[in-house]
Amino acid sequence: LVTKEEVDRLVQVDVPPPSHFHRDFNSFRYFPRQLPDPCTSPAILSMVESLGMITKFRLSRESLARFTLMVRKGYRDPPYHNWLHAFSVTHFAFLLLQNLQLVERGVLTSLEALALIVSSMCHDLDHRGTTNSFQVASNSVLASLYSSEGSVMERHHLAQAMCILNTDDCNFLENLSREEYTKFLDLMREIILATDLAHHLRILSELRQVAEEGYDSANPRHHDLLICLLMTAADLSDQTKDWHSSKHVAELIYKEFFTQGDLEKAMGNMPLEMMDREKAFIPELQLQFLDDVAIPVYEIVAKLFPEADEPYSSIKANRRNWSRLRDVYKRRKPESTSSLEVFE
Ligand SMILES: Cc1nc2ccc(C(=O)N[C@]34C[C@H]5C[C@H](C[C@H](C5)C3)C4)cc2n2c(-c3ccccc3Cl)nnc12
Ligand SMILES: [Mg+2]
Repeated sequence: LVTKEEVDRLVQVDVPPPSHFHRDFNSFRYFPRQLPDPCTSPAILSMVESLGMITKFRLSRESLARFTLMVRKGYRDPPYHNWLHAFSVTHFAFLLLQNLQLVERGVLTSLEALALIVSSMCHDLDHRGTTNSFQVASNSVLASLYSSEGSVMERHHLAQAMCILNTDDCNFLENLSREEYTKFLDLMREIILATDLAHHLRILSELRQVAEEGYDSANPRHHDLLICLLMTAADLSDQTKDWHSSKHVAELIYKEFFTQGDLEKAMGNMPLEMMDREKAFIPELQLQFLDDVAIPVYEIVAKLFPEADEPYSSIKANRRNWSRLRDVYKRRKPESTSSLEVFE
């Protein structure tokens, strides 16, 4: 659990401004995974402070510090779905709110902004590095709990977040009114469940429609759709950074996928090609993921908010690099050793 010393260390020192951590910290170019691990918890407090949320919602710094430490301890250490992923997702959500001035312009309410930040921190809590379909195939405890509703892992992440919020001295939201707190919980549920990419694909056509007709901040459905879109944009944001950083993160993801594929084979099941280290041709799989899932996300965000053109340009540049890599490696040469050689 979290000791008193750890909390004191976090709340005693004055929280520096975000630019203290790096001069580019507030820029879409900044790669948050480069921040040393001990700085990630103070950086969370700095971002929340910088967004004016401490004052606006009269958040208790001490319980926010304890909550932050409990959340980071709530992550396991698989190659990709660990605390550093949650931190980098939270950082991108911060960039969107800060650089697009979403609350200041009345696009989102401050409560929706708070829910986006807190959900980003919690959205993959206690992830085991395996997918929803693997929970069902392996008959896991989580599948027995949630498979009838779908989004098995996401429901577990939400349950873990609720559990931490209800831990004494961790409920930093105690000064919210009853209706604000109820609305916050509804928002957190919606946002965390929206991180299931299958859900994103279900609302993609509606998202395109909003981008087409223009965002109407008086329309509650537009608010819901936008916070889901921004959460997915934050979740995939590693792919909007410089080529070497994005490629390195893709390597972590495939290490996780291939471990699952090995487990599935050991169980006598056939893994998806993208999880099978014998069959996967990563450049091709990445081009598919970028074209079908990731690039449309940043295209729609940039259409709604021209100030977000940079991540859109950057992910298109990364697509060009994957295409170059595919041509260099053409279909896996028989003599090639492993799928991961593209990362050499
Ligand atoms: C770089 C990169 N590549 C990725 C390649 C593939 C997939 C992926 O889940 N594909 C799909 C493919 C179809 C339709 C749906 C549901 C399932 C069947 C599985 C999605 C994710 C990828 N991903 C994520 C990511 C985002 C959210 C949750 C988990 C992860 Cl790993 N974050 N970054 C990346
Ligand atoms: Mg997830």
